[in-house]
Amino acid sequence: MAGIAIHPVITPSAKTASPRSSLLPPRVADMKDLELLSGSVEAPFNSIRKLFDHLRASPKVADALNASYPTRGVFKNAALKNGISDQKLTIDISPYRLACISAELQASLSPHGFGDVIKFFSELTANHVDSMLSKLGASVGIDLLPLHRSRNVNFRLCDYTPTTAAPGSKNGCGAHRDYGTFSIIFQDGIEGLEMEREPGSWVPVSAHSVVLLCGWCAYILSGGQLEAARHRVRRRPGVRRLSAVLFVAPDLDVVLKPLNAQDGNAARFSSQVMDGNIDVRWFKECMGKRWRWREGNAQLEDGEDITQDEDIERLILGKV
Ligand SMILES: O=C(O)CCC(=O)C(=O)O
Ligand SMILES: [Fe+2]
Repeated sequence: MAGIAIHPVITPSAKTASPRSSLLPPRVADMKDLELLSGSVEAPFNSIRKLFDHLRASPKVADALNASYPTRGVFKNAALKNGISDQKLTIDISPYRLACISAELQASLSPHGFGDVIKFFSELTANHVDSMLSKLGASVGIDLLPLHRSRNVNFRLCDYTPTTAAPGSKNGCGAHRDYGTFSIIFQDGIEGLEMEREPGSWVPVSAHSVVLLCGWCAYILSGGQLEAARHRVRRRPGVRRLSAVLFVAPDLDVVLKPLNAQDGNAARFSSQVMDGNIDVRWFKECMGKRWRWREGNAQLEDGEDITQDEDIERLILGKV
């Protein structure tokens, strides 16, 4: 593995941060000194490719897998029919979802890559999450560990296969910020991941790096010191790209409020946040609706409205 790119996680100083009119300060400093993973962690991309190929070739198995977790499904392939949504397939697993999949189905999937995938994410979670949380927290003077006791993690595999409903589309994954504390993105060496350095300016990320980026929960808990990085994935027609992402979020009952409210950084947040009205459970649900819509995995119900990026910013930051 070629090294870990720690992508914009820290604002230089919350006091020099720009005012609310531009959501996040454009200047960021990479945390080069933060050793988060040993160089030996590699995602099992051969197994990941095998698993996607197996599920596409065996619709009955894919149906059985999705029936294990009917609320949202596990293997999401809306992009095979929907050319407007993100043009990718995903497999979304969490410890809870895994427990819903019968031992029999797990055993039958195991030789098709599933076994290696679960081993990889389980070991990554068990061996690295706590130390990353403690280093990330220490870098901005907060203790994140007590807020992450229940292992609210998700494992996601992405297949940016060229054979979707819109093979020429460059939209692999639309611009977004992750909702949780941090995400670690493993890539298979094919480029496509981009970070927004300042509004509208996208910078490609090295295809050989493992990327750590923070999400909204880290932004709020750190009083704005840990930046929620906006990112997206662009496709190259005809080129397949695979990625594996571990999402780490606080426990569902954690109230999303700056941990060090007295240091003045809190001034940028809305009264909703400062009054303690937003917890992780609610925020995850609210963000989840938007992803499923972008990813083509959910239709809107009558009268339902999808909150835009700006609305999330307003909710967290107050009036813009
Ligand atoms: O595939 C990638 O490199 C990133 C995917 C991503 O950002 C996500 O699923 O939230
Ligand atoms: Fe993301």
